[in-house]
Amino acid sequence: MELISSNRSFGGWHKRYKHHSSSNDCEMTFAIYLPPQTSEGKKVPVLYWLSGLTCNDENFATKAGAQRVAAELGIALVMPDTSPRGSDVADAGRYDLGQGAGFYVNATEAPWQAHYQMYDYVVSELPALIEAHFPVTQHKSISGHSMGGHGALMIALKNPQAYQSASAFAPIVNPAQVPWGELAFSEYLGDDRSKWLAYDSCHLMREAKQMLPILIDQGDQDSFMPLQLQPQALEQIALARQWPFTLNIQLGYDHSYYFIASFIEAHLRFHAQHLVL
Ligand SMILES: N[C@@H](CCC(=O)N[C@@H](CS)C(=O)NCC(=O)O)C(=O)O
Repeated sequence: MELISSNRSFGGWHKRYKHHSSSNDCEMTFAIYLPPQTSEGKKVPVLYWLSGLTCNDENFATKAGAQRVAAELGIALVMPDTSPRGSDVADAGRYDLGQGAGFYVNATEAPWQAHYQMYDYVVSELPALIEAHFPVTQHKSISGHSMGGHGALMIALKNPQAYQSASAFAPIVNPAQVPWGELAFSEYLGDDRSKWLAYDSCHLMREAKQMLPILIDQGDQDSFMPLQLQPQALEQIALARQWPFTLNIQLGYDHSYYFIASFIEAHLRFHAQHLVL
C-alpha cells in the first residue's frame, strides 16, 4: 500500500492510498478519513461510501462535507473508487459503462471480467485491507449515491450479517429494470436476465431472510428519478415486508452533491445509532 496524500481534517486525517487489488487485478485508489479518536489509540467503526457514475474517491471527500460529523461521532469513512482503472483496463468511452461505472458487480463477460470485480473488492478485499492496516473495528455500515446507492443497498441486502445498517442517496434500486442497469448488466453479466437479479435490490429485499435498517433520501427535482431511480419501488416491498425502512422525499433537491451535503449529517447519525462507537 502506498500513501498518496495526507491532510489534517477536523482533528483527524484524510488519507489517500493506492494498492494492487487482487480482485480487480489492477492498481486501485481509495481514501480513508480517520477521526480524531483514532489518534488517542481508539478503534472506531467504519462507514463505507460508494460513489456514483463518473466519480472516483475524491467527489465525496471534497463535496459532501461528511468529515465534521464523522469526527464528532468517531466513525471512519472509507471511499473506494467506482471501478478498476488503467490503460490496460477495458473501457467504453461513455460515462455510464466501463471506467467510472463498475456498478459494484463481479463481471462474467468479456472484455470486462478480467478486471471488473468490484463486488469482491468492496465486500471482501477492501474491508480486510482496512481492518489489517488501520485502527478500526469490524463494525461497519455502508452508504452511497446513485450507482453507489445501488451498490450500498445491494451489498448490504446480500450480506446483512456484515453490515449494521445501510443508507443511500438517490439509489438505483431496480437496476434490472432501468436503462442504466440494463446497459451495464447486459455488458458485465450477459443477456440472461435471471443472472441480473443477484444484484437487484428490489429482488434481494423481496427474497431477504434477514433485515437490517435502511434509510434513503431522494430529491423530488432529481432529473434521473423517473427513468433510472424509482425508490418508491423498493419502499413498496419494504412496506409489504414490514422492513425497518425510511424513504425521505426531499422537496426541491436534485441529484447533485449539493443534495448529498444537505443530508449527509442525518445519514451519519442514522448509522451511529446502529454502530458500536
Ligand atoms: N454526466 C452524467 C451525469 C453523471 C452524474 O450525475 N454523476 C453523479 C453520480 S450518478 C455524480 O456524482 N457526479 C459527480 C459529481 O457531481 O461530483 C450526465 O450528464 O448525464
